[in-house]
Amino acid sequence: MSKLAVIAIGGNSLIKDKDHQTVEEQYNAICGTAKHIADIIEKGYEVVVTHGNGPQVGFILRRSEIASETEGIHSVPLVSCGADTQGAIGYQIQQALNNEFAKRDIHKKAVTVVTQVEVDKEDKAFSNPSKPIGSFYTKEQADELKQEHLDWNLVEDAGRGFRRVVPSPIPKEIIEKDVIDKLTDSGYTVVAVGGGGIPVIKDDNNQLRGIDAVIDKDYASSLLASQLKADLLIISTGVKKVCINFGKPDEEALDKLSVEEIKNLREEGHFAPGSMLPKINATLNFLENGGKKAIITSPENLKEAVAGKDGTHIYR
Ligand SMILES: Nc1ncnc2c1ncn2[C@@H]1O[C@H](COP(=O)(O)OP(=O)(O)O)[C@@H](O)[C@H]1O
Ligand SMILES: NC(=O)OP(=O)(O)O
Repeated sequence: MSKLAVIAIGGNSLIKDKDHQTVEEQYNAICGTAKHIADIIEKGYEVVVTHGNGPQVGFILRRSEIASETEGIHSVPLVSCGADTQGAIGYQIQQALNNEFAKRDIHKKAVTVVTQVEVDKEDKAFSNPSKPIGSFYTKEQADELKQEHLDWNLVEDAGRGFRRVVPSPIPKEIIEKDVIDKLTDSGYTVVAVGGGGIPVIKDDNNQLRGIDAVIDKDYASSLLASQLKADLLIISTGVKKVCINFGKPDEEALDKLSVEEIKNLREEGHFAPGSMLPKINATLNFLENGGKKAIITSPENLKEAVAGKDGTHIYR
C-alpha cells in the first residue's frame, strides 16, 4: 500500500513578494508547486493537499469593504471570504495538478472538497484576534489605519511589517473528513481544509452555522493528517529550513530534530508567533497524536526533502 502524505501549502508561499500577488502570478507559483507535488506522487505517495489563505482572505475582505462603500453593493462576511478562497485557490491547485498529471502520464485526478471545520464558539480566540491576513503595512500606514478603522487590530508580523489580525479558533472536527478519506482511498489527489477550513459552530439545535474567523491551516492540516493516519505531514512554506536565531547574524538552519529537541527550542522562543510557531505546534500535535515524521521546507525543496536530503525533519 502506498504511503500517505498531507502537504500543507502556505498562503504566503504562493505569493513570491508584494510585486507578484495577482491571481495569474499566484497561479504560476501554484504550477511550480504542482510539479513538486507530482514528483512526490511519482515516488509512490498518495497526497492530500491543504493550503493557507492568509493574504488572499484579507484581500477579498478588503475589496468587499471598499466596494460596499458604493450604494447597492453589499459587504461579504469574513467566513464567506474564507469559503471564496477555498474555491479560488482549490480550483487553481486542482487545475495545475491535473495539467501536470496529464503531462507526465500520471493516471490520477485532483479534486477539491469544500471543507467545513468545527470550532468552539467559546474559544477565547474570538476575543483575542491573532491571525494575520491581507497586506503588509509599514508602521506609519498601520497607525493611520488604526485611526481610520477603530474595529481593526493590527500587529507586527515576524519582522515583515504590520498586518491586520482576526480571530483564529482551534480546529476541533473536520466535518467532511469521511469524504476526504474515501476519495483518497479511491486514488484521488484531494485538495481539502483550504484556508484551515470554513469555520463553523453547532448551534443549540445541533445545526452548523458559519462564524467569522480564519483557522490556522497548519493546525487544521495536522488534525486532518492525524485523522487520516497519514505517514507524513509536510509543511511547505517560504523557507527551506526552520532556523534558530532567525533573521539574526547567528542564524542557524535545523536539519533533523526529535520532538523533545524542538520543544526545548520553542521554550527558548526561536519561533515567531503568527508565522513559524503555529507550524512547530502543528507538527508537534501530529507527532503526539500518532504521526511519525513531519517535514518543514519550501515548495522547490519538496522532492529533496522527502528523499531526506533537505528541509527540517522532526521525528517522534
Ligand atoms: N525560526 C524561524 N525559522 C524560519 N522561518 C521563520 C522563523 N520564524 C519566523 N519565520 C518566518 O516564518 C515564515 C513562514 O510563515 P508564514 O509566511 O506565515 O507561512 P505560510 O507559508 O504558511 O503563509 C517564513 O517564511 C519566515 O519568514
Ligand atoms: N489560514 C491560514 O493559516 O493561512 P496562511 O497559511 O496563509 O497563514
